[in-house]
Amino acid sequence: MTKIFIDGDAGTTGLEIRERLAGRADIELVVIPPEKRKDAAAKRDLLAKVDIAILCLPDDAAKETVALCDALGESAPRILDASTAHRVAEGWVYGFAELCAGQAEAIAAARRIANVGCYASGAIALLRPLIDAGLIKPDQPLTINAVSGYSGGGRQMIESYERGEAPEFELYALGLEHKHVPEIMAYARLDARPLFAPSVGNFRQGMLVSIPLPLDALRGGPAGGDVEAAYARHYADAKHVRLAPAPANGRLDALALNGTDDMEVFVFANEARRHLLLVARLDNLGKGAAGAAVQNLDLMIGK
Ligand SMILES: NC(=O)C1=CN([C@@H]2O[C@H](COP(=O)(O)OP(=O)(O)OC[C@H]3O[C@@H](n4cnc5c(N)ncnc54)[C@H](OP(=O)(O)O)[C@@H]3O)[C@@H](O)[C@H]2O)C=CC1
Ligand SMILES: CC(=O)N[C@@H](CCC(=O)OP(=O)(O)O)C(=O)O
Repeated sequence: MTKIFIDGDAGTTGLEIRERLAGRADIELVVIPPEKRKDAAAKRDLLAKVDIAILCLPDDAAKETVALCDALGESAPRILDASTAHRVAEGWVYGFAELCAGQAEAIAAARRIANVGCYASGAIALLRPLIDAGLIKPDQPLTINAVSGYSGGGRQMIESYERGEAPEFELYALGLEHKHVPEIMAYARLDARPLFAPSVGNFRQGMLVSIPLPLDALRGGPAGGDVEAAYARHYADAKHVRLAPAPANGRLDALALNGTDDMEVFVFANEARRHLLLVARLDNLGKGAAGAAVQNLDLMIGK
């Protein structure tokens, strides 16, 4: 039986992971008394007793828990970090199993895994297959538009929406320095920094990440079908990411995958205009967080 400690299990992502693991006979969830959940000494004792620690914490707190593990040496648990703290850090494996051939095996063997980010998983899922297929040049100027449900902002944002104090819809991070860009660049393999424009709406969960592109900006001036073929190849064996047919009504509901751990990739092409729109749809708390974490955990324990 694998012993697991979820550090931050009272938070949005932690709770979602806890719910997914409840009732699993192969896992023993080790819990810290609520009044000690921020007590470093209590945490260190517990970390020494578990096989895997899943961190569902703000970045600074995640770094503190990793430092506690570092101090434990040989008795340190393996770590799956859901925060943004180690996504591009040396010595960490990126927890997006569908990234490329061999990634699932790398996750299975790693001691330290940085779980994907919600926006980043959508953007990387759209870009990496086209970069690998040679259709997008690494220095292609790109814009990534995205909308998230308010649970993406964690407890404080959830409370402000649920008290009715937040706007129905807003653009944010308009300083254009969003924390998700480094991991998108690193794992999509971009040389040019993409312009990332996130937004949040008055719905709890659900996410669309979209990338508009002139077809003629792609290498070889392909047709929409060539782009679809690249995704079909890349995701042929993926359990949780699939190429989905473009809906006939030309609309996409951001909430349609809520409650699932899946992601859908769509290609909308207007050949006459030579315009292309790539869209990823996911539940930010599912494939964007807790679903991906459980997928990574299962790889780690060989399930
Ligand atoms: N929400 C989402 O869609 C996604 C979130 N993530 C990442 O997951 C991480 C957690 O986010 P999220 O669940 O949304 O955030 P929440 O704010 O909902 O939860 C964070 C939890 O951590 C607790 N906490 C803070 N400091 C400590 C500490 N030192 N020791 C123990 N617990 C502590 C908080 O308690 P308190 O509130 O009392 O301070 C809270 O319960 C973040 O790094 C985020 O980037 C990743 C993917 C998607
Ligand atoms: C709506 C909203 O505020 N979203 C958060 C997502 C943060 C997050 O949890 O990011 P990861 O999924 O990469 O960990 C933000 O943009 O900062």
